[in-house]
Amino acid sequence: MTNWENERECEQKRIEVVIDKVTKMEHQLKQSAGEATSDIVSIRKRFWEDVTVNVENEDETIETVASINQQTELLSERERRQKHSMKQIAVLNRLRTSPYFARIDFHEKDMKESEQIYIGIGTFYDEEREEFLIYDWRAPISSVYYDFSPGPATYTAPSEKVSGELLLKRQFIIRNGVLEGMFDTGEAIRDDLLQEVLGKQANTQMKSIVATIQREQNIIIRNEKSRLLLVQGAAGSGKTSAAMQRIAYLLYRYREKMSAENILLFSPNPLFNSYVANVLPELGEDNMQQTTFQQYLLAMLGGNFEIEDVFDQLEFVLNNKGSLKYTTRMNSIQYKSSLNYLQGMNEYLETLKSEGLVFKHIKVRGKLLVSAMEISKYFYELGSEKSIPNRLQIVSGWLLKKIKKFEKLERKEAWVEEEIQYLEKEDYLRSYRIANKQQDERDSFDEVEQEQRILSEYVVKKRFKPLYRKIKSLDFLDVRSIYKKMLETEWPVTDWKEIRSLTIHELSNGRLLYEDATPFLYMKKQLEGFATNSQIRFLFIDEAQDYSPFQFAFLKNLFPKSKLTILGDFNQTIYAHGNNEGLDILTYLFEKNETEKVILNRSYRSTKEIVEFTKSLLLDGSQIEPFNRQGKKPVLVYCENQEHHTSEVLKKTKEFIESGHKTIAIICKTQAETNLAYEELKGKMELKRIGVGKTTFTDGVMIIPSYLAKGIEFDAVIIYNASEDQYGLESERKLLYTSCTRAMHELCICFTGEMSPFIPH
Ligand SMILES: Nc1ncnc2c1ncn2[C@@H]1O[C@H](COP(=O)(O)OP(=O)(O)OP(=O)(O)O)[C@@H](O)[C@H]1O
Repeated sequence: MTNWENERECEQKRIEVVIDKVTKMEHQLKQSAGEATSDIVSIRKRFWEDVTVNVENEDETIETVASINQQTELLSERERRQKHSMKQIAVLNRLRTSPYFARIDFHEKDMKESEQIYIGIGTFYDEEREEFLIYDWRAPISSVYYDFSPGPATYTAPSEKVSGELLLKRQFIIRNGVLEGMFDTGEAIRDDLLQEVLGKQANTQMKSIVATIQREQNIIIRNEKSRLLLVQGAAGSGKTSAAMQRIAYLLYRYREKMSAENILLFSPNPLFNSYVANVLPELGEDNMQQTTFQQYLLAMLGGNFEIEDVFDQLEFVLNNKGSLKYTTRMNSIQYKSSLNYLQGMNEYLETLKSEGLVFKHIKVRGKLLVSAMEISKYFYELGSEKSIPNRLQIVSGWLLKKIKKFEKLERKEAWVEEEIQYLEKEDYLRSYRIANKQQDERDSFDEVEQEQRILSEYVVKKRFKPLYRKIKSLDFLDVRSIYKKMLETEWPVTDWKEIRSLTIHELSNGRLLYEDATPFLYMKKQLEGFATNSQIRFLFIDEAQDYSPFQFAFLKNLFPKSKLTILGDFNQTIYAHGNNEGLDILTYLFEKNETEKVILNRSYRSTKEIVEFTKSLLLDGSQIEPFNRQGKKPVLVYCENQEHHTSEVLKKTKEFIESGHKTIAIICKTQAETNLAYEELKGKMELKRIGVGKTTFTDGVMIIPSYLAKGIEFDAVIIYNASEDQYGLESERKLLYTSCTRAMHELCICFTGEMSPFIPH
């Protein structure tokens, strides 16, 4: 037996020992989790039996409350323990089939012996031998595996920097307890393992990459210092992957102080939300909070406005090029996304301190209670040394008091009498009960009069209730009119008159264009006071090139205490409001010494041939470096006419299915094109159409608009009609690039007429 075979055998034996111990531990935990479950069930059942309820006097009541608290505490402690055990069981379950993926032998300086560290997705401690049989990949010492080749190495333990020598770096492929591959490596991460991982089929769910994290990705994952961590990375360079592992790392690193609720990810679309939903649970962690910017806008403004969807805005831009409307709209989008607009708004907001705020009349049943003029007068008399939000709060208090008086007077009005006649039975009964109760508390009582009084109070209160709510939420401020008024001033942008009338027209019909939604919300929050979010400690923004500078400034205001991780690729800027100048524009958000920027140039998703092709679509893609995984060259298919195009798309799809690809995407430019193409193809093959409302992926052949394929990948991609007509404008270059870079193993580009000028011949 050679030395290597010997080593391999020893490693296989160790795997078996570890698996055996893991299995035992899992068994024990399951047993105690089972006991805990029955404990919880019985505590719930007995809850009220074990509580002594007595509210006869103050002392007894205090005792009752204490006894309820004690039971609740007991129950939640058991539930916490139970949840923790279930998580541990899930991790052990995974360790049982593949306990670890790497081993490092590290000789710490001034220590007699070196240590063998086996690294897996979770920690496993052997109580008997009092040693760690598996180290979590996020443990400080595990970073040596990602950061160093054999030779001198260091890592940062919580309190100190540890140096020493890395003597061995070994990687394993273990499946179902069997050692299928083992490599000792001199390089950062040996390519064999990465080759094997990347050569696999695409999945409808993103997977974790902990076994093959690259050094530059590890910098992103373990960064703790920066307030702003900026990641500019090529398509497929692992930005989203690094973000997900970073979240898992932070949850581990700050496990005593923070949970998944303190992390928020802004993602590009709801499909993407489900695409990444498994990564953290696979690593034994809960998912972070997740939203899209659109969902956020809807939650904030959706009650009062119909907000244009960002995808509808894009559809408009892509389907109307060349028209007059298009030019106006583009100017509108670009200006309202800029920091110049933000600055202009800030200047306007400043003037509102002394005049110009618009208020609404306060009315009930068409009767004017307080006029807008009166409110305005009261507001401005409070003096400009107080901030606008503070003054609005004072006005709110003043109005509430005033309304209370009106409410009392209103009880005598005729409409109240009338409304009482139409009251529901329950309302009558309710007032009767109240009347009875009040009678007990008084000496004399005129039943009819009393009941009438209570009913009229009830009717008026009900009528006034929404008004109180509105006043408390400062709804007497007419932000819509203020925004319109602001637009009536002159702004230094081409087509301002047209932009203004378009925006005002939309606003008057209760609609907000997407480019106005953030500025509008910004104005509203500046006036009413920014309720900042302190729950979120780490904010992640993926596909950051899709956010405008204005939106970033807004988010910074919203999460002033959070650390930001912003990941993007300016070569994939597909929205008209997007950030074409790269992410550097964001550095104005924080001080220089609080910011770190990482550039990822290596692209892992696609084969070398596909990356070589896609980088040539760009004006300057020279920085992008493919990972060395060989595959077929992308294919260009010229089609004489639409009919021919359809038959080629069908033919190619069939070929892809026959070569064993599981996820195949036919990517169209727009939803409109997707719909047309779907109608053409649907009877001829099994095909799923993906649209904006869709929230999950499935295997098989999909037809999808380019912008919904963002952030996601497929085994094989067919670009639907990459003609000059479709992808001829400079702004469409990046759209084509984004679509082509979704392919992992094969790419086919069909077109009719002239081919897009961005595709090299
Ligand atoms: N270190 C790694 N080990 C294994 N696979 C990796 C690694 N880094 C990236 N990948 C794989 O490369 C593919 C692309 O990764 P990811 O989606 O994170 O890239 P991205 O930069 O967000 O891409 P895009 O901007 O194009 O959406 C995924 O399949 C991911 O699993």
